[in-house]
Amino acid sequence: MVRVGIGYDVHALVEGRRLVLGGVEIPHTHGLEGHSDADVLMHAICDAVLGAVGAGDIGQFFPNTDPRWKGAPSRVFLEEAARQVRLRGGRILNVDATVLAQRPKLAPHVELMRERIAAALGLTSAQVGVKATTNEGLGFVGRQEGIAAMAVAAVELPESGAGVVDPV
Ligand SMILES: Nc1ccn([C@@H]2O[C@H](COP(=O)(O)O)[C@@H](O)[C@H]2O)c(=O)n1
Ligand SMILES: C[C@@]1(CO)OP(=O)(O)OP(=O)(O)OC[C@H]1O
Repeated sequence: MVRVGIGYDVHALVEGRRLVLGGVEIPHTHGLEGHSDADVLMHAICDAVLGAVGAGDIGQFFPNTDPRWKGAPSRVFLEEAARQVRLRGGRILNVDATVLAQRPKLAPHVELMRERIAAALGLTSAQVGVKATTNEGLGFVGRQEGIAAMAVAAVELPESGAGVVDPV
């Protein structure tokens, strides 16, 4: 059977932090605040993948109180989400995401983001969609107070696969 999941995340834009999106460091005046590298795009995709197999969300696997994840590259979270799919005998069919950012221009970085996300999930770039949109100046995204990302994932699972508990 095919299962789908949805993910959404937001991080605040602040001075003195790196801007990392889809595993790509992007030159900008501000970066994203967070416990890890705050890669809001990878976090949204992580939740979409976990959601597709009924495995909860990123914070249940990687609490933001755990020093092991302080400054961690979010690739690690995606790798674990993909592992949770495999544990259930499943495979990810595709993921698709949209980043809501007023600035900077993300289009020049999208292909590399797709490659990095694909590598973390064990997919090809063709299975990974990344788009960007401004918020037309509206709201917290428009005021450049933060960047948001939303994602969906489709997973093929055996009929008995959903809900298997991680034995590790
Ligand atoms: N941070 C962003 C936002 C948008 N883009 C690209 O610009 C196109 C037009 O954006 P609208 O918000 O006016 O729809 C969009 O389709 C993206 O290709 C971008 O590169 N970086
Ligand atoms: C990734 C984790 C863990 O380092 O922290 P953040 O980088 O703050 O990200 P968020 O999306 O707020 O929540 C998930 C966290 O548990």
